[in-house]
Amino acid sequence: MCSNIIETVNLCKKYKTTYAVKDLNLQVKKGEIYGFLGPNGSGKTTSIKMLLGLIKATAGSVTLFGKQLESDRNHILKKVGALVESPSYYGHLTGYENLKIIQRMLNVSEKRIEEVLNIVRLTKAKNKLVKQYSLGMKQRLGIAIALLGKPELLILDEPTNGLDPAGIHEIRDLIKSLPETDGITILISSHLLSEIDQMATQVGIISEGNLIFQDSIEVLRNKSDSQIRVRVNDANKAKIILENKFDDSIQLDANSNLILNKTDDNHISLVNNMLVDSNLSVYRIEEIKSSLEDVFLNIIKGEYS
Ligand SMILES: Nc1ncnc2c1ncn2[C@@H]1O[C@H](COP(=O)(O)OP(=O)(O)OP(=O)(O)O)[C@@H](O)[C@H]1O
Repeated sequence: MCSNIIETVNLCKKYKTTYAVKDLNLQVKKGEIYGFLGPNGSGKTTSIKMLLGLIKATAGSVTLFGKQLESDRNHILKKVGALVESPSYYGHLTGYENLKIIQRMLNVSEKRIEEVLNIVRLTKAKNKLVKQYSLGMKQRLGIAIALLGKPELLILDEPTNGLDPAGIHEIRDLIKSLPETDGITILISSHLLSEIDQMATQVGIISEGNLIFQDSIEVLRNKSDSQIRVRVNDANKAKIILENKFDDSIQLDANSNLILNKTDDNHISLVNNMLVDSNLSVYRIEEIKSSLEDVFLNIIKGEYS
C-alpha cells in the first residue's frame, strides 16, 4: 500500500511557451514535515496551487491520500488546510471573529476555535482587532484558520516570508509541535534552507521548475564538504614541507591557516607528525564543514549533479 500523502507524477504547468513547473514527482509520506525549497520564481507557489486544485496542471497528476485529486476534489480537499500567499482577513474584526466566520463555514464545533488559538498562541490576543496584529500574528492567525477543520495535511506557502528572526522562530516552534499532537503531515515552502532546517524531516529542492533533490535532511547534510584547518607557528614553512612531501598544493586562508582537502584520519596524523618533526608548533587542527545553506546553493548551481 502506498503511504504517500502527497504524490505527483510528471506534474507540469506551462505558461505560454515556458514551463513554470516541469515533470514534478513529489512524494510526501504521512507524518512528515516536508520542506519544499527553491529560490524565488522556481515554481513553489505554482506547484502548491496545483496540489490544491487552485490552478489546472498542463500535464501530470496529483494524488492526495491515495486518491487522484481530479476524481474527488471536494472530498479530498476537506482533509487539507492551507496558507497560500498573503491570507486575507477582516482587519476591522478580532482574531476570534475572523475564526468564527470560517468555523461556521466549515461547520466545526466552536470549541475548535479556542483549540487553534491555543495551538498558534493567540489566545491572549483573540479579542484584538486584526488590523492591530503584527505580521507574525497575522501569519499565525492564517495557520489557525488552516487548522480549524482538523486537516490531515497542512500546506504552508512561505509562512515566514517578511518575518523577523523572532517571528520565524515562533512559526518554526509552532510547526515542529504539530505532528506530535495531531499526526498531521506538513508541506512548507521556503526560499531559505535555514528557515526550515531545524524542522523538516524531508526536503525537496526545486530550481527553474525542476525537482533537483528529494531526500531526508540527513542526506542533504551529508553532502556538506569537509576541510581540515591547521594552525601552526610558521604557515609558510609548513606549506613548503607538506607540498614537497605530498606533491600537492596546499592553500592558506586569510588568517594564515593551512587548509587541507584530504580529511581522513591517517593523513591528518601523518601531517601532524611531519610538522612536529620539523620543529613546528601545531596549535590547532580542526574540521570545517560547509554550511547547509552552501550545500543548498551548490545543488541549485548543479555542483552535485
Ligand atoms: N500566472 C502566471 N503567468 C505567467 N507566468 C507565471 C504565472 N504565475 C507564475 N508564473 C511564472 O512561473 C515561475 C514560477 O513562479 P512561482 O510563483 O511558482 O515561483 P515561487 O518559487 O513560488 O517563487 P516566489 O518565492 O517568488 O513566490 C516564475 O517564473 C513566474 O514568473
